[in-house]
Amino acid sequence: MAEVDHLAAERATARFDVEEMKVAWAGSRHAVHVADRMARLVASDPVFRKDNRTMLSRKELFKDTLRKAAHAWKRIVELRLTEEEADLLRQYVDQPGYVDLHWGMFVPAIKGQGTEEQQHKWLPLAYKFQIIGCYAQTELGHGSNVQGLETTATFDPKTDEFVIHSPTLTSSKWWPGGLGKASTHAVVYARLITEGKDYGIHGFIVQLRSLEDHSPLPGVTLGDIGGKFGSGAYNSMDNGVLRFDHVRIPRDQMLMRLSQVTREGKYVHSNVPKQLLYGTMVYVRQSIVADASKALSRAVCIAVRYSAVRKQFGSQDGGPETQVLNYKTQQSRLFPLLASAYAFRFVGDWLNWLYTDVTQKLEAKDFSTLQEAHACTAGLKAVTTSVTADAIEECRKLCGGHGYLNSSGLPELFAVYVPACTYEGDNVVLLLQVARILMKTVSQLASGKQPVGTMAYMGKVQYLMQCKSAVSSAEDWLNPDAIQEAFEARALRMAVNCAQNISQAASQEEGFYERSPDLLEAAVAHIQLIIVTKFIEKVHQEIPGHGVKEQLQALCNVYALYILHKHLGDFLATGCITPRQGALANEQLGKLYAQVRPNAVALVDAFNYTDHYLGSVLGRYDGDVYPALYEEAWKDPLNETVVPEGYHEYLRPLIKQQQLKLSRL
Ligand SMILES: CCCCC/C=C\C/C=C\C/C=C\C=C\C(=O)SCCNC(=O)CCNC(=O)[C@H](O)C(C)(C)COP(=O)(O)OP(=O)(O)OC[C@H]1O[C@@H](n2cnc3c(N)ncnc32)[C@H](O)[C@@H]1OP(=O)(O)O
Ligand SMILES: Cc1cc2nc3c(=O)[nH]c(=O)nc-3n(C[C@H](O)[C@H](O)[C@H](O)COP(=O)(O)OP(=O)(O)OC[C@H]3O[C@@H](n4cnc5c(N)ncnc54)[C@H](O)[C@@H]3O)c2cc1C
Repeated sequence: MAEVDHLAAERATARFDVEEMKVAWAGSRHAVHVADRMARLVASDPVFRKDNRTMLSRKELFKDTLRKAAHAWKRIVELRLTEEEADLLRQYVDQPGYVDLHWGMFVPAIKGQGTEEQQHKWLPLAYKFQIIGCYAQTELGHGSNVQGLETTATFDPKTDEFVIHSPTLTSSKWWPGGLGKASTHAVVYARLITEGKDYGIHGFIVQLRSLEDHSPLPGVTLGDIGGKFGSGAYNSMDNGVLRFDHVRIPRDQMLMRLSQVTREGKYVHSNVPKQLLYGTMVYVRQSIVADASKALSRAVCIAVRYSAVRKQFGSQDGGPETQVLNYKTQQSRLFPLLASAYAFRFVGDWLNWLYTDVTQKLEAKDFSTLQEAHACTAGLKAVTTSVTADAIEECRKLCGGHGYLNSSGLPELFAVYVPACTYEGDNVVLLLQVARILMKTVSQLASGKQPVGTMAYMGKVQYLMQCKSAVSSAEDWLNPDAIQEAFEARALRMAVNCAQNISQAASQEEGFYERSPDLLEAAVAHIQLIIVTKFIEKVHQEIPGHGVKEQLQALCNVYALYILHKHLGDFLATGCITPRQGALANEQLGKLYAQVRPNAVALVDAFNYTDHYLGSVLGRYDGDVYPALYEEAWKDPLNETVVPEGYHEYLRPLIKQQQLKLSRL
């Protein structure tokens, strides 16, 4: 802990028990304890140093990533860490690398789509890192449209093999993380062709590199796709390109849990929905929602602490300068992001529960909740990542000029985070999936079919289409029922409006196409309703600790009323509230910000991040920002020499030339 605590006065104003809030954030006392231990383990190990990362060349950065991954694995084995501990250790190492894809997609793809026999064969190899795997789905020509992939896997009954081939340039696999330089194997998605018929996309385990010397196997061409956005950042990852020239694999390397090809070449599809092929994406999407709250809370922690330290402008009577956190504008930009971090954390926990529940039902051959899982993972992934990416950039601005320095940690956080809006499904494409399901649900209302799960509110269509908000004072907006009803009515009315407009088009498909911008907004409204609902449900639970429940209640209200204020046009246009009620919501929001203000620093302390993990001189726990900023500047390679390289070549001749010209005058 720091010797001088420049934020001590801030911490003293907190009206709740921070240690108990840590438990509410982490989910349990055990979770706080394990996370704390793993974070400190990483922070105290010099191999995991990351403050010089943005100054490394791509090659150095990649080697550093390999070194950290190998060291992390060594520590995991030496200390006999559990799966939970190992996952946390990797999180705190905080450097994207092939390991993320190995554990995050390759292993889950085999678990989800491999038969028991296949799992028995491949998983032990992957668990011990005897093979390294990646997830090779996206191609140069197609990413969003999975059914449009071109790579082929043609069964050859003569040899009992599949022939994996890239028929065109655009069929080159393009983007898979870990593919470029590290992976020895991949789960490759390709069109299955047998007996002359194309059966669409299926997964295959393909070895890419020799296990002896790492050279590509015959017929395999592969490499890295090149530098990416931002210094350091996601450039630690070897996103790759891969082409196959008639590469042969044994038939039993087709992932055969969902469908099989027999020795004779007969295609057999098990009696399960085809969409289970997308199961790995659903799994990763739910984990991305949990990650959104981590990235957002890091940015918010930096911005809140720095805003409490930073002072600008004096009081009227020449007194001390004002902490920028005291400006109402700073609060109205920052506190909704703080509330969003908590909101995403709780909806992430709920989504994880939903995913586990759906997985158990699938095991029992109950597929009834598959659509719900798809809609929630796709929609929440889209909304939470878009908000988080924008919020990190907003936090940079909230930190003024210093936020633009690499040492603030924010540029790198943004550069690493922003592709989350694209990978695992472009956010627009995913929201349109949600919109399709909304339209389907609206169309079924007339037949009396009762919607279930997160769509259940649509069953109250008669009431929600005509209800009027009863809010008549700012305080009325603190009533969760008032918030819930307004959000339900807005989401339903937007969906019904879309459905009505689509029904006037020549065809459903054309109407959907024409109305897709409105459909996106309807999907966002539905997802925001889910986030608000899950936050309200969380606050209704028993939450121990002095003042913890009250703080969460305030943050829940901030989140909901901020969304209402930001999307006021939706609420007014659908007639869910009046302009006066909108103004009252904004009035209440201002009061809530004042309530959050004395607790702000303690609310970010509850995230329990080490200075190492935050990686920000502005977000330091002790708030001793200025000496750290000053010191950090001198570490830049440009400051290794007082006179810069290039002075004699370019600066001196220029200056001398000008001096000569002047002396001639
Ligand atoms: C803890 C581990 C973490 C590890 C990683 C952590 C963080 C991430 C870090 C770094 C990133 C690393 C990796 C990134 C990897 C990738 O990006 S992998 C590639 C991801 N690619 C995509 O996401 C592609 C997006 N496209 C699609 O998913 C589909 O093409 C799309 C859904 C858009 C369209 O599907 P399609 O089959 O063509 O047609 P329809 O739209 O007509 O749908 C048909 C029906 O299927 C239903 N459905 C669609 N998807 C799903 C699904 N996933 N689950 C269940 N059901 C689905 C759809 O609703 C339709 O249903 P109906 O017929 O209407 O009933
Ligand atoms: C950092 C990173 C890591 C990745 N890792 C992997 C990996 O490990 N494995 C892997 O297989 N892939 C990976 N990908 C690929 C990623 O999954 C795809 O880039 C993603 O699915 C988006 O597909 P796309 O690139 O084809 O975008 P496109 O679909 O070409 O999108 C371009 C634009 O078109 C719009 N658009 C597309 N379709 C529609 C539509 N139907 N309606 C309206 N608008 C539309 C999009 O909104 C977007 O604005 C990674 C990508 C990145 C950036």
